[in-house]
Amino acid sequence: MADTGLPPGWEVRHSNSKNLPYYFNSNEKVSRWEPPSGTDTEKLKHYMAAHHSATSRSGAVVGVPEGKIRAAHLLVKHRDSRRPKSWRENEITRSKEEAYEIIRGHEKRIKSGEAALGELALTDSDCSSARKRGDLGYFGHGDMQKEFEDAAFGLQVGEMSSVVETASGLHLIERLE
Ligand SMILES: O=C(O)CN(Cc1ccccc1)C(=O)c1nc(-c2ccccc2)[nH]c1C(=O)O
Repeated sequence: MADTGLPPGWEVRHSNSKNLPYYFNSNEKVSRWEPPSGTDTEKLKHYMAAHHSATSRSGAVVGVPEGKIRAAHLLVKHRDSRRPKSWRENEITRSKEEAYEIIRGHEKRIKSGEAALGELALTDSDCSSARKRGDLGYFGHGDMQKEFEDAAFGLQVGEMSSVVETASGLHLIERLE
């Protein structure tokens, strides 16, 4: 791990919910927003500049964590989904074929410019991320189901996938960062 300038046992992590870096000590299992005492702040600043982009108003270094992307998705589940229920329906009974019809309809509306993926996700996604317009925050390799990861990392920023199948159901994925 590049030299962060932090005392032994401390590492830099990224909070998706606040889009800010935080400092975590894996031995003591403590985390904090500010670097711990004993940090070489010059080294930390260089590390953060090399591994993150942009800085916020407060001077906190924020941006896309190294090796990660940010994406939103719209999930349409079906009766063979691993967990055939969602905030929208307590028991999802549609067939996979019916789910395909639905998600292809969403794909057409998005491609025609009639609707944005995030707008449709708000009302129609079977994922708990619906309330965040499908935004999943930053994730890296190994965080998501393989088919989902492969599709998402294969996208350019702003691009949308075709229909992707995972054990959770059928997805449309849009890469945001
Ligand atoms: O697959 C399962 O056994 C159950 N899951 C996994 C899950 C359940 C709750 C919260 C997040 C993930 C889902 O079905 C699921 N997968 C997702 C998912 C899949 C790929 C990328 C992002 C989210 N969302 C959900 C959801 O209910 O909200």
